[in-house]
Amino acid sequence: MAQKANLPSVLHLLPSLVPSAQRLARTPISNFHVGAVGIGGVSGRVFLGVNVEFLNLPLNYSIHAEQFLLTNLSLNAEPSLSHFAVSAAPCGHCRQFYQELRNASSLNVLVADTDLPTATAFTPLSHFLPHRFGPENLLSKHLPFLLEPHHNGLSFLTNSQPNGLTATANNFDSLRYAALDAANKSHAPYSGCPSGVALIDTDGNIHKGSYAESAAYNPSIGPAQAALVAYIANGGGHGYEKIVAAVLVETESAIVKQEHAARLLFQTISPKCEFKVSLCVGGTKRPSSI
Ligand SMILES: O=c1ccn([C@H]2C[C@H](O)[C@@H](CO)O2)c(=O)[nH]1
Ligand SMILES: [Zn+2]
Repeated sequence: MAQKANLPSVLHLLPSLVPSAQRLARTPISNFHVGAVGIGGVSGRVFLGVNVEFLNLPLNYSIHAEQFLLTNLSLNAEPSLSHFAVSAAPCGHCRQFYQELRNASSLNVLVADTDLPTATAFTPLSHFLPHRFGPENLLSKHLPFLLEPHHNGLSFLTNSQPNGLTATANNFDSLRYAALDAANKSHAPYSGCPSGVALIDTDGNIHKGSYAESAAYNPSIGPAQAALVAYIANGGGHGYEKIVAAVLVETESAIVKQEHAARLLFQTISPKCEFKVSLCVGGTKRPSSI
C-alpha cells in the first residue's frame, strides 16, 4: 500500500490511513470521530482503532480509539506495538492505559491533526506522559505485560454449565470455550481476576475479547467491550442487534466481577441478546504487593 501511494515507508502510511479509520468510529453521542492506526512491533501488520460510544449507558462504558487499537492487537496475538498515528492528541486516560506496554516510554506517537499527514514526526510516549505511574509501581517487571503471550491457567469445573439457555447446546459450548480462551489471555495482574467474553452473531460468527487492566484501574477495558472491539474489527459494519448471545467467563472466587457491567452493556445495546455467565476455576493469585 505504501508503494502504491508513493510513500517512502510503511510509517508514512500510518497517518495516511487515519481518516479512513475515523470514518469507522461509532459515536452516537459526541459525533467526534477518533481514528488510530498502528504497526505491530513483531509482524509489521497494520491495525486500526476507532472510538465507540453507547447510547443509554454511562460515558465510562465508551471505548477510546487508542484502547480499541491495543485490543485489536491483542485479539490478533500481536505481542507489541512500535508506532501509532492518531487523529487527535491521546487523552490522559489513554496515555495511562498505554503504560501497560513494556515499551511504553519508547512507543512512537504521531498526532495527525498537528503534523503533516505524511510526516514521520513520531514522538515517544514519554513526551506525552512524563513522571509516569505504571505497572512497576505495583508489580514485578518479570510478569507479562499487556500483549505479551501468557496463559492464566483457567478451566471449567465439569458441572458448571448453567441451565435454561435457549440457544443450541452446541453453540453454547463453543461460546463458553471461546470465552474461556479469551479469559486465559486476559491481562489482570492487579486484581488477579481474569475474564473473557465470547459473543455470537446471527451469521454464526463468534467474536471474543479479553479483559485488560490498567495499573491505574479506571482506564481498564472490560471483557464485553473487548468482545465488541472484535465484533466491530471483524468487519461488516453491522448493528449490535445482530448479536444474539454472549457468554462471560470469570472465576468463582473473583473479587472483581464483570457480570453486572457486561450484562447491562449487552441488555442495552442488543435487548434480545441472551447473556450467560460460566464460572471457571484456577488462575493466578491476587499479587501480594497490592
Ligand atoms: O484520547 C481520546 C480522547 C477521546 N476519545 C473519544 C472518546 C469519546 O468517544 C470522544 C469524545 O471524547 O472521543 C478517544 O477515542 N481518544
Ligand atoms: Zn483516550
